[in-house]
Amino acid sequence: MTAVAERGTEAANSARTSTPPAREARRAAEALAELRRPVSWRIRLAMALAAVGALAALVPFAALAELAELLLAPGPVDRDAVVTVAWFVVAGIGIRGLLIGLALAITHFADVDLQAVLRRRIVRRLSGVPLGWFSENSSGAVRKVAQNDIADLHHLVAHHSVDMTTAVVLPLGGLGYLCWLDWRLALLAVGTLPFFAAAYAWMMRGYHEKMAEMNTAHGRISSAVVEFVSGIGVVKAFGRARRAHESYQRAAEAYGRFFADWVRPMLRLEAISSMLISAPVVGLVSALGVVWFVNQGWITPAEALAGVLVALVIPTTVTALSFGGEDRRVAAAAALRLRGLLDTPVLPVASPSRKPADHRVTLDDVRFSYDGSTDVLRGVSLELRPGTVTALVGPSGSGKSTLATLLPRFHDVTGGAVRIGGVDVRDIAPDELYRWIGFVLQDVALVHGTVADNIRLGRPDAGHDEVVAAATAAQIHQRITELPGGYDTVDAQFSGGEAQRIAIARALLADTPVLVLDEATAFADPESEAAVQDALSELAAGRTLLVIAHRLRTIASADQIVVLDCGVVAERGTHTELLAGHGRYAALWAAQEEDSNE
Ligand SMILES: Nc1ncnc2c1ncn2[C@@H]1O[C@H](COP(=O)(O)OP(=O)(O)OP(=O)(O)O)[C@@H](O)[C@H]1O
Repeated sequence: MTAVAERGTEAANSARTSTPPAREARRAAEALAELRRPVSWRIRLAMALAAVGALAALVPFAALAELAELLLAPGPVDRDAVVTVAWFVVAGIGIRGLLIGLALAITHFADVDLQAVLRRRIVRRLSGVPLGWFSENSSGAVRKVAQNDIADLHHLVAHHSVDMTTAVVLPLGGLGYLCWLDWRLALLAVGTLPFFAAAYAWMMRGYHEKMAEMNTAHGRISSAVVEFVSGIGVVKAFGRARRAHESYQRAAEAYGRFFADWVRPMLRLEAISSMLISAPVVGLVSALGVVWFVNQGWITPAEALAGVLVALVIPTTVTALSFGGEDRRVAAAAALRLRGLLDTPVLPVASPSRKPADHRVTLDDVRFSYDGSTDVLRGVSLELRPGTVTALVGPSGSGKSTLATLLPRFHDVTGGAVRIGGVDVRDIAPDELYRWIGFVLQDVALVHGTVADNIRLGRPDAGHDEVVAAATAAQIHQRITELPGGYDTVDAQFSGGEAQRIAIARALLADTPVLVLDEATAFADPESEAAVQDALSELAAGRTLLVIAHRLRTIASADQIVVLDCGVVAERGTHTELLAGHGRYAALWAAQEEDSNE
């Protein structure tokens, strides 16, 4: 594979998820500069040291030329001078090693500090974003930014500046030295570069268009793989595995053909261009040139040696410079994503925070839209009295979950207000708000740790007896005692219904006066549904409870049942009142009863 295409493949690999389009390149570079700012002075210091180190690396070349001068001089060899020159060689190598090592140590420490700063900034930012943001952004995507993208910056901060400084200063210093000896030597050292540059430019013709094609082809392969893997169960069950595999094969073959068509004509050119800056060719051209220069009487043989030695440095720096550009692009793309994460809008925090008078919840003409144009809730007004259970029912997509998440401020209303004890939830600081309101949502998240740790999330200072009492009330104690390590079992595997009872135990321990339960029985089998129901009745005592349930039987005894339809309250009342009304609730009830009798 040619170096250009290989770099292209690397770029394409990152491009599928990361490389910004050309118009975003400037924004990416700005993001990179901004993120690096906390350590920029240290990077500059390291670059200065690397520059001096690169110049020190030239001392041995000059010293070797001097040595040749001494050895080729007629008459006896001046031993003292030879020893002095040898010391210069050693000193040059030593100082270079020391300074470059020091520069790299500075950039590595800077990188460690920068990573810590960025991770702290991410944590600080994410702790202020609305909880709803986490439902819309997968933890995998956040982890990718927090880990991979910060790691992508590592190479740039820890290596790139030092490597690039050396790659620029070393040849420039060398050429300056050659100019000082004889300008023709400097010209000779870069003699093959114009041919290399021309061949490279020829190879790069249409590079961006080809890269776009390559990204598309990569994208096709990726979606064929994702399609195949994510739907493997269905695909196999319906005997379509061969067909699904064929679509991957077609995408892979098309990519292979495109790549071969692009790369094949470049291979010869690539071979020639890399030969032009390879050490043997550069050395040979320089050697032939300097012999001619010596014969012309323009330079001495010792100067000829210096010319060849410096010319040999050029190829390594050209390669380093061209790969350095790609490193910078990858880091800039990572910086752009990090910038995006750090710019995530945070929830406005009330200052000073107000305290609710009691745990009565009122929704006053609440409107909400996710996208700013379509209203999911269109003027919902409700009152949830302390010590009562309000059940929210309605067809799928009617806005039940959305409404429930407005109480704990997963999102802020776009119109109207949600109040607890007469205070708008937006006027209550998050810490205070979560002392008043708890929630058990559809997807119960269990964190890495013991069962007790998971329950204790509700109140970290709770004693073991309190954890057991909460688990018992949540109807999950028995199941926990059956685990090999009981409450100390790490990463226990629970069914959906069991996990919900763990979450209920957590909510019981947190002991918040207002509780929101979304689909609390969604995963439950009939047996665990009954257990979850018992746990719920435990929760209801003295609290303001808002429950969303699909199975109407589980909420038939609620104090108030609210039927939501297309974001508005269609009906409200007790089970008996609503049945008597023969409206939507009565129809839903009849349908569910019919289903359960079948
Ligand atoms: N994060 C989101 N971003 C954009 N739209 C959303 C989001 N979550 C829900 N919606 C949309 O809002 C509307 C109401 O959804 P919601 O989940 O609140 O309904 P639901 O009554 O709880 O439905 P279900 O009973 O199926 O859970 C739907 O049209 C849904 O597509």
